[in-house]
Amino acid sequence: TRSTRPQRLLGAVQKSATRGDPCSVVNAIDQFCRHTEWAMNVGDEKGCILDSVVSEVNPATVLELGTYCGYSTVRIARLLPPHAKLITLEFNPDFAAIARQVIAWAGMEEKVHLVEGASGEWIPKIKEQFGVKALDLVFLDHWKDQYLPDTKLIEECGLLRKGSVLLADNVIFPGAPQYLEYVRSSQQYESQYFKSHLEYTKVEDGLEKSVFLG
Ligand SMILES: Cn1cnc(CNC(=O)c2cc(-c3ccc(F)cc3)cc(O)c2O)c1
Ligand SMILES: [Mg+2]
Repeated sequence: TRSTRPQRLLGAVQKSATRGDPCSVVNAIDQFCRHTEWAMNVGDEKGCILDSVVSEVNPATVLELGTYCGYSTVRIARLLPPHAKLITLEFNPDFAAIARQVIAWAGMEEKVHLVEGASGEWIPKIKEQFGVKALDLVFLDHWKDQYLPDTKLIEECGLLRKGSVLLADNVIFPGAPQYLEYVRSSQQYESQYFKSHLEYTKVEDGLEKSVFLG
C-alpha cells in the first residue's frame, strides 16, 4: 500500500541526514518539504524565530503541544542545555511513531519525552509524572481550536510562573483567533506578534509570543 507523508519524510531524514546531528535532520526535512513534498512543520523561516525565543528563554523545562514528525521537537531540543527536559504531546499514534524515529536519528532522545495522548488528559498529569514545578516555555502547534482551552488548563494546573513564555504557531494561518484575542486582551500576558510566512510558502502567518506576568 502507498506510504504516508510522515513515512516519506522519515525516509528523507534517513537518506540525507547524519545520525546524531540534529541540524542535518532539520535541514533534511526543510529540503524535502521545500523541494519534494510540503508538510506542516514550523519550517525554516518561523523556525529561526522559534530558535531566537528558545535561546532567549534558555528553558529548563519545555512543553510542546503537537509533535507531528518531530521537526520542532529536534529544533528546540538541539538548543537545550544537557539536563533540560522537553515534553512533547502528540495525539496521533502514526505521527508519534515517526517522530520517535526522527528524534532518535537526531540523537535527541535524552532530552525528549514524547507522550502519546490527548493534551487535555495529559496536561493535568505533567507535574506528578515528570516532577515538573513550572514550565519555562510552551510551544503550541497542535489543533488550532485547542490552543485556548489548553492554555486555560495549563493556567489552572499551576504550570506557569512569572516569566513563563507561550509561543504559538499558525496564529494567522490556519489561525487561532480566540487564542489571539485571549492572550492579547488578558492583563496576565504581555503579547508580541512575529510576522512571518506559512512554512515553505509565501502565505502570511506568524508566531505569537506571550509572557505570563503571574
Ligand atoms: C491533523 N493534525 C495533527 N496535528 C495538527 C496540528 N497542526 C496543524 O493543524 C497545522 C496545519 C497547517 C496547515 C494545514 C493545511 C494548510 F493548507 C495550511 C496549513 C500548518 C501548520 O503549521 C499546522 O501546525 C493537525
Ligand atoms: Mg504549525
